[in-house]
Amino acid sequence: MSDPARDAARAIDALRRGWPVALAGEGGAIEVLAIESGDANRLADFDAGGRADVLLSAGRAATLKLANQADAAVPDAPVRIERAPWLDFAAATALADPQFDLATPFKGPFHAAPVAVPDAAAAALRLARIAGILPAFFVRPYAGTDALPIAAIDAHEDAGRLAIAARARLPVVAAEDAEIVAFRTPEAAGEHVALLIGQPTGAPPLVRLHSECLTGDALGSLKCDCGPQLQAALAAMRADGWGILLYLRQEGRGIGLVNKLRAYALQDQGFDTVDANTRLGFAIDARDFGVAAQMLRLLGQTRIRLMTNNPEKVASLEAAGIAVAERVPHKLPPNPHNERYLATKRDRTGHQL
Ligand SMILES: Nc1nc2c(ncn2[C@@H]2O[C@H](COP(=O)(O)OP(=O)(O)OP(=O)(O)O)[C@@H](O)[C@H]2O)c(=O)[nH]1
Ligand SMILES: [Zn+2]
Repeated sequence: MSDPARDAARAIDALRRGWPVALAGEGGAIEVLAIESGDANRLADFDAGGRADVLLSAGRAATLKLANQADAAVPDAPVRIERAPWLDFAAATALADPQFDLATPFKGPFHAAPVAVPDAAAAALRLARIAGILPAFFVRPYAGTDALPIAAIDAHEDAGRLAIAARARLPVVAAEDAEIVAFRTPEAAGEHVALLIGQPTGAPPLVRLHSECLTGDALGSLKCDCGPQLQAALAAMRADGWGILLYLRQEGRGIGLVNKLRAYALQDQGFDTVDANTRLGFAIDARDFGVAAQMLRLLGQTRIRLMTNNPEKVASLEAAGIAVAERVPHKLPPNPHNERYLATKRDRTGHQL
């Protein structure tokens, strides 16, 4: 018997390794080959006749000014770029990867068209995000009956599958009596962690949802406020006597480390954090805070005080059944490197800074 969530895990792995994946949607199926993990030989195997089209996200297509002929009725629908004889693997890579946008003159003309099975195409982009690769593919119709259903990806992402896997005492600098609790699902790669500070008092705990940021958390990056926010949250919990830090494996607001560093490269070219994500083809924020709600439930804490400046975190937790009794602002002093980033969060993503 196949298990849908594991089938999705296999598809995510396949994309990372440059193997084709078939996806079933409403009224049809498609087969995709990720451009990032492919090469000219794999493309020849996938599509000997040179007929496979290119599939891009709406944001990426709009950046390339290729969206105007696509389906305007569905603004975020993925876009299909019809294959032309000169649209070879190298040309497709230039379509997929924005780092060369300013340097490479585009070939063309390209012809954008609506995709045949939009939900399957959207699912392919979703899988790319989960796999941490660029959301751009070669695509062709698929006639087999073994294509991955979209419900399998939903099952893979279902926070309800999380369970506590291990817990132990973990003395940390901020609190010598802390306890660490690890959570995982049988198939998803990220293992989330909770750090419990102090002892339950019966009052709602002070909670911080911290999304992984390797550069800020471990390397002392000055481009964001993650490192200082993490340390200040632990100190506040200790001072308060009872708190829970949720360390969520949502690097780069859910697009993964490599894609975040691509966004940083675009920021080096002058784009802000919002436009960089869009140029890459991702949502501005791809995180699902239902994961955090499930972790809190498993810890028996459904009423909390939340340290955040992000109203979306409050709304998502409330929607997932966690009562946020209080929002506690969590603002740290800016530095010259993250001033613009913080201003963008305030002006473009609704952060209360
Ligand atoms: N894609 C992308 N992710 C970033 C960037 N800078 C920081 N991140 C990630 O953003 C996440 C931190 O979230 P923030 O948006 O800074 O803050 P927040 O968590 O939404 O809001 P607060 O609770 O108020 O701090 C971490 O996963 C970081 O890796 C960036 O420029 N691009
Ligand atoms: Zn950061």
